[in-house]
Amino acid sequence: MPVVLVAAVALVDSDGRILLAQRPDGKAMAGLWEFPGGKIEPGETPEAALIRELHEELGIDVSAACLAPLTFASHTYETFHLLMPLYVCRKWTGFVQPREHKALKWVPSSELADYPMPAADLPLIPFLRDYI
Ligand SMILES: Nc1nc2c([nH]c(=O)n2[C@@H]2O[C@H](COP(=O)(O)OP(=O)(O)OP(=O)(O)O)[C@@H](O)[C@H]2O)c(=O)[nH]1
Ligand SMILES: [Mg+2]
Repeated sequence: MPVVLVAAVALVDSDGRILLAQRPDGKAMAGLWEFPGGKIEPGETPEAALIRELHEELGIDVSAACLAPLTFASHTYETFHLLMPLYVCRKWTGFVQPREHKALKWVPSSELADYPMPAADLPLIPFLRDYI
């Protein structure tokens, strides 16, 4: 079973809300709410992957210095094992826009559990509630 490396981020706005992004129709886990990010390419650092993905997915620019490691997810799906570091970021330039997702939503940490998320993400929620 392959181990798939994915970098993800909790973007936090000035009100302490976290950005969730809804996976588009036609992709695996369509309709579920996830943290922005994506697969780390061979030879790429997790930070570089996130900087690239945040630009592609949301149209924002982030610097590696503003990506703080928080925790990680390690979860076995049917066909692969996901290893996903989760960063926190409070500083970026540009305006968040849904370039690849179905919808975006700023969610108070106390309400994260109301959004259906991929199974790997569920253990991350208490970390965010405690951190924010
Ligand atoms: N970005 C992200 N991916 C997650 C999360 N939770 C989770 O299980 N995943 C899984 O990790 C993998 C990331 O894939 P992705 O589709 O976002 O990858 P990507 O942005 O590079 O897209 P692409 O492969 O279509 O180019 C998917 O299998 C996805 O379901 C999450 O919170 N954020
Ligand atoms: Mg992605």
